[in-house]
Amino acid sequence: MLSDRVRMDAYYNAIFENKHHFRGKKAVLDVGTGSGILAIWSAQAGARKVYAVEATKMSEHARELVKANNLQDIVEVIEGSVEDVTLPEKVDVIISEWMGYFLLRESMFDSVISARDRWLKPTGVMYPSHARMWMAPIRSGLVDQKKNDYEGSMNDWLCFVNETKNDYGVDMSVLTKPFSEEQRKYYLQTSLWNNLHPHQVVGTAAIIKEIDCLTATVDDICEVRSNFSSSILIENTRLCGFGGWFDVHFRGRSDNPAQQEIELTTAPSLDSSTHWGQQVFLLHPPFRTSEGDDVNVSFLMNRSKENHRLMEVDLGCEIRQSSGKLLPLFKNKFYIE
Ligand SMILES: C[S@@+](CC[C@H](N)C(=O)[O-])C[C@H]1O[C@@H](n2cnc3c(N)ncnc32)[C@H](O)[C@@H]1O
Repeated sequence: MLSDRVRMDAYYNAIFENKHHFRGKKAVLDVGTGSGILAIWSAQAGARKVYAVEATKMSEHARELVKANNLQDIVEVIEGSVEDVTLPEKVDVIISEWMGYFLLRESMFDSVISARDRWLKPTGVMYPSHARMWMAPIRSGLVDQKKNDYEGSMNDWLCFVNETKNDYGVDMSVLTKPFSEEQRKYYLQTSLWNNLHPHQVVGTAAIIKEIDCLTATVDDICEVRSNFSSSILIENTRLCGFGGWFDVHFRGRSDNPAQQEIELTTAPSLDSSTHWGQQVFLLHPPFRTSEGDDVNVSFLMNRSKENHRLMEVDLGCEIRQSSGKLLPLFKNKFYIE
């Protein structure tokens, strides 16, 4: 993550181009300080005091790094979960790099909300201040690869069932259905991390969620529900699925805005890709589409009941061709693991 230049530049610029949020007598809380980099920058930007909270032993490296940069009088590294720590004062700024894949997978935003509700002054500022999730139709050779992988796995299974029957006298075929369901889930229904080329995006992108980090509650982020429409922009192409990504913004707050608004985007890009990449949901089989077709999508993402850091998605999609003809509705369940 420290070598993700897009991420690093965004936080660096957000802090140093908005020193008025840090300078003077300001206190800052860095939630999940890791190496301590955001706490160090906050101190260098002029904060009076920075509380750098880290749940893991990484705190020891952060403490060393703070000392090596001669900021130990300003940055106090505290080892512990932010939910459990007690600070001696409320803070003017909460800074955190909390974003997970597709924003919310394995994200630590719940912890940031808890810290905000306990420790941010009523006039305080969140870094970042806003987040958005995006989706767009894509084309991708992965759709063929995953189908081949699934079929290969089923062929291997059927050979195994034959051999076990002929060589060992046991009929395993009763397990074909559950095996197939498990393989379908793994190869065809699990969303994928991918670094999409911008040319793979074949239709207009839509915002499916907007989060104000100053006011969002855990309930607000538990569910992402969106019905959106996208226009296909490319003549005679395949709609192979959807790509999802996010951006965050550093805008300060309305009564204390940023002097320089900064955006960190994880959208498909030729030269500014990030370690977050994009989350890809593949359609089996893909659809033929053309410029002027409209894709209507219903998207519902919830936390998995087994593990709240993972997500489950219900995705429905229908295509209205430019001629007015409606192609059959596609519905699928996806797992973001
Ligand atoms: C994505 S890393 C960011 C590290 C650093 N802020 C940076 O930008 O390079 C998130 C860090 O938050 C820590 N963390 C996660 N949940 C936490 C919690 N509830 N309280 C404190 N730290 C937490 C993790 O151990 C990890 O080091």
